[in-house]
Amino acid sequence: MASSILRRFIPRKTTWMYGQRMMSSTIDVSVDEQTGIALMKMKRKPVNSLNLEFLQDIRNTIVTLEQNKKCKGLILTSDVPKIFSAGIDILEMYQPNEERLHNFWRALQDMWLQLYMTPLATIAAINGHSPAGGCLISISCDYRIMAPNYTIGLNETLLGIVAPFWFKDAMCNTVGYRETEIALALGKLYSTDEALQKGLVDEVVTSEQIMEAAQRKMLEYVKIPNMARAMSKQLMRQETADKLCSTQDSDVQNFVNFCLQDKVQQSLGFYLEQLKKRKSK
Ligand SMILES: CCCCCCCC/C=C\C/C=C/C(=O)SCCNC(=O)CCNC(=O)[C@H](O)C(C)(C)COP(=O)(O)OP(=O)(O)OC[C@H]1O[C@@H](n2cnc3c(N)ncnc32)[C@H](O)[C@@H]1OP(=O)(O)O
Repeated sequence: MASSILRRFIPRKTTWMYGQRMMSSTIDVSVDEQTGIALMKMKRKPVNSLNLEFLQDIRNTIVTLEQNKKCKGLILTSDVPKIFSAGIDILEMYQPNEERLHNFWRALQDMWLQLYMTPLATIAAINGHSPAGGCLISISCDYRIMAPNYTIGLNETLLGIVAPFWFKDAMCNTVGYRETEIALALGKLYSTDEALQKGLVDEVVTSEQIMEAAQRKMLEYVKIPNMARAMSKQLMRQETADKLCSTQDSDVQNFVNFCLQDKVQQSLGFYLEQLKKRKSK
């Protein structure tokens, strides 16, 4: 189902499969072949920030699961306490090597296209904070369940950067134009309750109940005839994905040019300093 464009790049082979278990240093995956449900736990300590290799691992895992005829649904969650994903690894953008910066952005695009358009049913079990790139992963799933007392949102402007158009499109498709406009301008991080109220997440349950709730909802999804469910997702999402597919190269170049600006580097350096200071308080 994912268009051939999405399969142009062969992902790195860093995920190992042992029967129904797949492992890499940053991801733990198990597949229940009875139910057809896979569980992917992100475990890149300390905060599941998305660097080049982690992005390739996530995409690689989705591709492998898509090829498993018994797998119909994927639950994404975190193995790191209190953090779903801290978003992009800021160190990929700060004082970067230019070639790696290109590859990094391409890997982010490819991971997103794979996740957003996968024919697998996807549920994000958001068991921790989920800013920026973490929010992107969440809103790219078909359904979101979040635990209380965490935050989620596209907070890029707080870092002195701007959410790419495809982050914006995915957000607009979830909460609507006006809410996205406000959220992006203010770099808004929603509390779990606000996120539920705005439709950024679909359900709130306690951390203890989140996996059970995700399994329950996933059983609803995988009961639907597979092709019909996957095609209805494609119907809703293809236009948004095509917008990036047709401009991937220029999007990489725009990102690299943007990142290399002195002003952007200063903002990122300042933000990293604040993160460290906050920790020492
Ligand atoms: C013409 C137009 C062109 C378009 C150009 C588009 C450009 C757009 C580019 C990019 C889009 C960006 C997307 C992103 O995802 S940016 C990342 C946003 N993420 C954040 O702001 C989160 C920051 N982190 C936090 O708020 C917190 O760390 C936390 C709430 C996630 C967890 O808090 P806590 O448990 O208290 O942990 P610490 O803060 O102590 O963190 C531990 C450790 O990890 C480091 N760290 C945290 N987040 C990141 C990160 N995203 N990247 C790298 N490192 C991170 C933190 O600094 C600590 O490090 P240590 O002191 O060395 O231990």
